[in-house]
Amino acid sequence: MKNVLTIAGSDCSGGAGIQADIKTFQAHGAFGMSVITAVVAENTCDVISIHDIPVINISDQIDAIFLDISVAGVKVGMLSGEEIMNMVAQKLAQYQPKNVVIDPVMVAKGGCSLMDPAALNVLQKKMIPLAFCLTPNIPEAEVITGKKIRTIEDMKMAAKAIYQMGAKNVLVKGGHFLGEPTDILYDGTEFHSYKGKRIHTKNTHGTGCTLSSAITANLANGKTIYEAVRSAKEYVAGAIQNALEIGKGHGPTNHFYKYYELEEKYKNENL
Ligand SMILES: Nc1ncnc2c1ncn2[C@@H]1O[C@H](COP(=O)(O)OP(=O)(O)O)[C@@H](O)[C@H]1O
Ligand SMILES: Cc1ncc(COP(=O)(O)OP(=O)(O)O)c(N)n1
Repeated sequence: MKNVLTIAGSDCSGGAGIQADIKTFQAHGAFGMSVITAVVAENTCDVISIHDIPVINISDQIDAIFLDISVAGVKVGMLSGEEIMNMVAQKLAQYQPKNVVIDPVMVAKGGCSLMDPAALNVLQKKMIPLAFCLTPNIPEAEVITGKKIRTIEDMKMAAKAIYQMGAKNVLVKGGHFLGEPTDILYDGTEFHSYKGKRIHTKNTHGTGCTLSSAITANLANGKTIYEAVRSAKEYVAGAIQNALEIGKGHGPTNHFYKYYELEEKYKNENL
């Protein structure tokens, strides 16, 4: 079993953030570990408040993991400001883990900002070059590139521009477009398009966190980036299809359907 780490914020309502990441790791047969960067009081409707964890403690959490345990993949989610981002970049450069997947989380579904806009420069200059895979949604790709995205061609141009900032692979997610959600991967040579069928539901809280964690676990489990993204997209579709009617707003993605499959697999393989 591979050990996989998430460095991200806590969503007390369990749909996004650390909680979605750990559920996703577990459903992929990986051992999940977490470094918590912020405690977000949020639910399916709204973000009420954000408490950043002191930088020294985040740094200690990262050391605690890397000084003791081998790490096969790291997913990075919410980093709310410059100081935290600088320190996380410095620690990743120090420990050089493989399979770093960065979800440049900026805004929660209800519209609340989860990243200080002043941190954009650090994201572009220090975090993006550390990413084996960067997974912006369309609004995030627009902020990073400073260009509007209206078409698949625009998504490709954005992926290429972000690749040039230093990420090894860039996946621009198409969930925010109307119509079928197509995600575009650029690997520095070719574009790969991942088409999906739109599932008509309001219960999509945590889709981005789930996708980036599934890609991380898949890479840690030895899949190529192309196979990791293809399988993660299928996983998210299943998690949306089985989404839970919890809360009054955007209900969370559901990971249980995969646990049952995993249980069967382990039983059949006598693990
Ligand atoms: N309604 C939907 N039906 C099927 N797939 C979706 C739907 N909404 C989003 N996705 C997929 O979920 C993943 C996350 O997408 P997106 O919503 O763009 O990111 P974020 O959650 O970061 O805003 C992508 O693979 C996207 O294609
Ligand atoms: C603590 C925390 N981290 C990230 C997010 C955003 O997650 P995402 O998967 O993009 O889901 P939505 O918020 O868009 O539903 C979050 N809300 N909280």
